[in-house]
Amino acid sequence: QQRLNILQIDTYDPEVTRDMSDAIIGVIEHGKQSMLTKDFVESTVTDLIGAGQDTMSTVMQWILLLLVKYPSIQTKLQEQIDKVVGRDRLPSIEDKSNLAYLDAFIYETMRYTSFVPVTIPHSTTSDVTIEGLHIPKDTVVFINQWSSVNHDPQKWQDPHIFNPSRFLDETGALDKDLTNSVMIFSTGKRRCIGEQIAKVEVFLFSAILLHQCSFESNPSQDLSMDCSYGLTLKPICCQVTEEILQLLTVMF
Ligand code: HEM
Repeated sequence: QQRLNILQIDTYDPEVTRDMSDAIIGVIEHGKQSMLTKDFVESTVTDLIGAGQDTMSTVMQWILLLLVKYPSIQTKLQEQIDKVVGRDRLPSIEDKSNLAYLDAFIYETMRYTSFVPVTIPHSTTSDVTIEGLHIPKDTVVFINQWSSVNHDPQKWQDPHIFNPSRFLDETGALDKDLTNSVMIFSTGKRRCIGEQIAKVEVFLFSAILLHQCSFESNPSQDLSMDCSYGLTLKPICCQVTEEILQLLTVMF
């Protein structure tokens, strides 16, 4: 359901991967110092798209499902976006600092769904002791982000309840200590290198979708939170309409 059609739907640009490659080659040729050589440009672009596409589309699927499941949260988000942004322009990244509830909603979506439940396995290269726990060399280690971090009852009050307001303090500002406690991009040396860009994308996609559209469920469709299991957890209940699919295709 469209609210106001500011968004222009342009055609998808198949040149995007070539633009990325050209930008990286430009840095190799003209940048000050680069460890990267031209032989690795293609695989680097493939890595970035491979790692960034499925994760981003999955988080957006959960966001749409949760907006539909909690219509009062959707209305509150739209009211705040309308107040901060107005109806004469689209939301931009400069609005982020004034849209704490939207950020809280995004962090709660990441915590509650923990859609990358365990991180990519890595192996220790030497014996290591962490907080008294000895891990021998050549042990495969991965983090259970879902249960050891994001649903740990010692860390979160009622972790099984979806409640974006848990990230806001009494003045309505974002509690940075708490948002830093959400783990979805892993941790350590091999944590996600796309974290910052992913957070900007999720914010902008969500703000623009909420500014432009209202989302409701088909009453005959069950809104369960069941998901399919893989590297990412994906909701299985939702059939997205042709219009939304077109919108998401353009955005990604
Ligand atoms: C919400 C979206 C995203 C989530 C939840 C996410 C999560 C993750 C996780 C859990 C890892 C594994 C870290 C590990 O090995 O321990 C990872 C790795 C990686 N991510 Fe993301 N990611 C997201 C978006 C992106 C985007 C948009 C990009 C690129 C623009 C990206 C690029 C990468 C790359 C290149 C790696 C491999 C890093 C390495 O092996 O050193 N990710 N991501």
